[in-house]
Amino acid sequence: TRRRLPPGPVPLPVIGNLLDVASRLPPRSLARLAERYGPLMMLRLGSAVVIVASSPAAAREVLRTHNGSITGRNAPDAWNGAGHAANSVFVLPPRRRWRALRQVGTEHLLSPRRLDALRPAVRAAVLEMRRRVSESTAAPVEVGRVAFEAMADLMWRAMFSSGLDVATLGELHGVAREAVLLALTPNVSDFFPTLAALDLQGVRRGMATQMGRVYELIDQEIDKRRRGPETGSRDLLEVMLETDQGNIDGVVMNRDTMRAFLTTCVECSDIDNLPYHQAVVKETLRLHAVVPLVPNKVENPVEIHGHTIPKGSTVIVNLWAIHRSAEVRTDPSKFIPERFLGKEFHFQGTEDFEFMPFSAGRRICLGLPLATRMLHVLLGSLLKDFEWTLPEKAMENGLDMSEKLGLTMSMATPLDAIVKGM
Ligand code: HEM
Repeated sequence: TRRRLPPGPVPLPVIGNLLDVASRLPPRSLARLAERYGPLMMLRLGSAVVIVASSPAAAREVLRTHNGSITGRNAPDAWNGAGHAANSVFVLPPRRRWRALRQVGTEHLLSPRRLDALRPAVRAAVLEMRRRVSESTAAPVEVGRVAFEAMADLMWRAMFSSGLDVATLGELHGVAREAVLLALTPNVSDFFPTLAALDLQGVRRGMATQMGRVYELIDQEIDKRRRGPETGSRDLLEVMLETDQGNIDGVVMNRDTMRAFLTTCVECSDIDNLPYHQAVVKETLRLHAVVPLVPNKVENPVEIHGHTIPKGSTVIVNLWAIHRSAEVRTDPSKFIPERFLGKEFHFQGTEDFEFMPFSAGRRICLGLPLATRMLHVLLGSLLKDFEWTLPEKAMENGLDMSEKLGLTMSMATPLDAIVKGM
C-alpha cells in the first residue's frame, strides 16, 4: 500500500518534515508545499503521520464523503493538563460523551430559543464593553482585548446569569494569552508521543495551571448558586443542577459538563438587514481563518483520490489555503467584502467547500450560531458608537496585518486604536 500513500516531501530521519513546516505561519508553509505536492499530501512530523487537504475538492472528501471515518482528534498533549482533554468538546473522540455534550450545548446554550432569551445578556455585555471603551479616550484601546472580554462576559452570563467583574475579566484575558503562548510552542510531546509522559518542555504543566484557574472560577459559581437563594434563572447552570446526579443521554451533568463549555460567546440582531456588514465579517473570516488548520483523526482507513489514508493518521484541512486559493476566487489576498454581496455564501459553508470558516461535517463549530451573532453585534457597536483613529506610528507605517497561530489565529501585533469621539 506504500505506493498509494499521498505524495509529499522526503522526510528526514527522526524529525521527518518538521523543518518544512516550521515557520512563523505554518498554514502558509503547508500551502506552499501543496503547490508542489498537490491538494492531498503526506508529511511526517516526528513520528506522527499527517495528511493535508488543501483544495475544496479534497476538503469535500474529508468533511463530507468520508466524514464518518475521519471525525476523531489526536489531542495535543497540552490538553491533558488538568485533565482538560476529558472535558473538551474540541478534542473528545466522536463517541457518547462528545455526542451528549454537543447535544447539551445545542439545546441548552445555543438553540434559537436560548439565543433569543440571551438578548438581554448580550445587551448587558455590549453596554459594559461600550462603557469601558468610552473611558479609554486618553490611551489607545487594545481592540482584541476589549472584544475578548465582552465575549467572556457574555459566555458567563449565558452559563451563570451573572456578569464578570473587571478584575476577573482581566485575569481571564491573561489566562487566554498564556494559553495561546503555550499552544504556540512546538511541543516535542506531540511529535514523539512516546516521550509525552516526560512533558519535557512543561507545556502540559503550564496549561494545567491556566485551566485550573478557569475551573476554580466555575466551581465558585456552582458553589455560590448551591448555597444561595433561588434565582429563577433558566441558564446552563440551572439545567445542570436540576439534572445533577441525573444524566442526559448517558452523560452525568456535573462540574465537568460546565467545563466543557469554557469557550467564549454572544446576540441576535438585525444582521439579515445589514448585508454589507455581513459581507465584511465573512471577508474577515475568509482572509483570517480563526481555526486555519482543522485537525481530524482517521478512525478507519479510507481511499481519497486513489490514495490510502491510514488509520490513526491526522488529516488536516487547510482552511487558510482554501480560503486564499487563486483557483476559486480573484485577488484572493485582497480584502474585498463586495465578493460576498448578492451571493449565497452561508456561514455554515458553501456547497463546493470554498468558504467554510466554521468548517463542516459532524464536528462543525458548535459555537457557530452564537459566534456569528456576537461578531456582528460587537463590530456593529464598536463602529456605530465610536469614531476611531490609529496611533501615530501605525498611521505612518501602516497597520501590521501579519498573523500568528496559537490556540487560534490572531494578529501578530495586537490592534491598538484610539477613540476620537462618540
Ligand atoms: C468567529 C468565531 C469562531 C470561528 C471562526 C470558529 C471556528 C471553528 C472551527 C473551524 C472549528 C473546527 C471544526 C472541525 O473540527 O471541523 C471549531 C470547533 C469548535 N468550536 Fe468554534 N469557532 C468560533 C467561535 C466559537 C465559539 C464562540 C464557541 C463556543 C460557544 C465555539 C465552540 C467550538 C467547539 C465546542 C468546537 C469543537 C467542535 C467539535 O469538535 O465537535 N467556537 N470552531
